Amino acid sequence: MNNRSPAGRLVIISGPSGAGKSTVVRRLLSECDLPLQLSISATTRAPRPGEQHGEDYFFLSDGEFQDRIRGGDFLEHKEVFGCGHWYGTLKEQVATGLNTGKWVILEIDVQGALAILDQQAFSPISLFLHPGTMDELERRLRDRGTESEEAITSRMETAHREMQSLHRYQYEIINESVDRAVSDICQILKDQKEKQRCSKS
Ligand SMILES: Nc1nc2c(ncn2[C@@H]2O[C@H](COP(=O)(O)OP(=O)(O)O)[C@@H](O)[C@H]2O)c(=O)[nH]1
Ligand SMILES: Nc1ncnc2c1ncn2[C@@H]1O[C@H](COP(=O)(O)OP(=O)(O)O)[C@@H](O)[C@H]1O
Repeated sequence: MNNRSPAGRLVIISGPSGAGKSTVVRRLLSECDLPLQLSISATTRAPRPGEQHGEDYFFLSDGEFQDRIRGGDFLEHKEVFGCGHWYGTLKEQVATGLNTGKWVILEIDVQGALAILDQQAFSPISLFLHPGTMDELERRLRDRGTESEEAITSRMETAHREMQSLHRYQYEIINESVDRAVSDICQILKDQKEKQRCSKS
């Protein structure tokens, strides 16, 4: 896989669970006037109601996921929240996007993002999204209604650790208003595009 295609860029949008990553990324894809493409991750967790294979995730069995690890198919993969669920970024998703000039968005957890930043490849644009305060994070996780009490406690513990890695990212986005977060991210990406164009000419 090329580390960087002539036009495509890798964009990492990360942050604690409940920060609003999915909400903001969904809006960004439909509203930001750039050739964005979401990288669909693989996971062993069960689909939630309404989630589609190949659209939200590639839902794999444990065996299929382990086969793909052995096949070297992941750019990064992690067991998230110690609950036995695996998540991973597929190399082919990233390669296909970058090779066709897309700005490939990885919406991934902090562990996965740091694993990619540590590889020092792809010159990614990295953004850390959070809601401003830990109280607000907990409120959002609770209001979303997808987590058990135990899972909320575990995600909040993880979130406290994840906040310590904020300095590893290029941009901090405080997701107080979704509109504002989407327009700030879109502007950052457009500015980066302009820089890329200037550095080539
Ligand atoms: N490392 C890594 N994390 C991922 C990947 N895909 C999703 N995640 C993260 O895994 C966590 C759990 O995702 P999910 O089960 O969809 O729950 P939710 O995002 O909290 O609603 C989130 O923090 C996701 O951002 C991936 O490919 N790699
Ligand atoms: N700016 C915001 N203000 C209030 N609630 C938000 C905001 N952004 C997202 N949410 C809500 O917070 C919850 C968590 O958002 P979600 O996008 O699922 O987070 P993540 O993908 O980071 O886990 C969802 O119920 C979502 O509707």
